[in-house]
Amino acid sequence: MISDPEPVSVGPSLDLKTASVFLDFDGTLVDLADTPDGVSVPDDLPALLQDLYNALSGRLALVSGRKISDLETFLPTFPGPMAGGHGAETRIDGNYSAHPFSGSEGYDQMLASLEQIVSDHPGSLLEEKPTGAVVHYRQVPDKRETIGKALASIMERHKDLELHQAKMAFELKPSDVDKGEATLDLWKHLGGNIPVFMGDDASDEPAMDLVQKHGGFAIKVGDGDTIAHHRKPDPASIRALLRSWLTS
Ligand SMILES: O=P(O)(O)OC[C@H]1O[C@H](O[C@H]2O[C@H](CO)[C@@H](O)[C@H](O)[C@H]2O)[C@H](O)[C@@H](O)[C@@H]1O
Repeated sequence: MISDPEPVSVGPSLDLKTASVFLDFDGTLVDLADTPDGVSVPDDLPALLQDLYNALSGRLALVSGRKISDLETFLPTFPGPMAGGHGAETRIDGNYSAHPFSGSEGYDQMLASLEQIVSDHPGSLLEEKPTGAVVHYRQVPDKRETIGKALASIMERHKDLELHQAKMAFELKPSDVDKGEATLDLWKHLGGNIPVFMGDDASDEPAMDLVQKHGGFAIKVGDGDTIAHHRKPDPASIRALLRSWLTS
């Protein structure tokens, strides 16, 4: 892991003829908000993504922790493929797939466990996804420790799941999915010689590792340790970088 690489003021540059671009959503394309539903999509983002998709001949994908239906709500016109739930869900060429954990007995048990934990910690928020769930504590940061302990104690009963520390939240997802695998699968589908990934969270690191090992590059958004060789301070600077690629 590399800590705090030098900030990138301009670039890196991109060859639109050969690159494939994979974008995280929260904290990368849009600013974080107090609640998952509170995210605000900049007016010009849909057109920017459409233009980039066209310029890349379609080699543009979203790779998010969000459920696909959320991504489609926030970006209804996004034309490219999507991986949601950190890769547990996909939308490729209009076809949808979900990890077998979705709709399983284990899923119902997980949800029941989490509903109890959230009810025991007023102010916390449960975000349900088809393939997992998130317990948010952004409104009650002082409850992080007790919520974390309660979640750790139920993980014995949920052996197929992984507990992940997200931003002001704990996330449960199937342990056999991650954004590295999700990005690899989408890359095989899209083609292109130079894979590029941008993300802001620890869950983005496997995808950053993947693209850097395959001749591409990764950009970390915001603070924090990262394996990425490049860094941008915020989603606004990421959107500016995407715009600059279209005009260079
Ligand atoms: O992979 P991403 O697209 O970055 O999604 C990661 C998680 O993002 C969302 O949670 C985060 O953003 C919320 C809205 O800004 C914020 O309130 C929360 O504190 C953050 O953790 C989303 O709700 C999760 O489902 C995603 O996994």
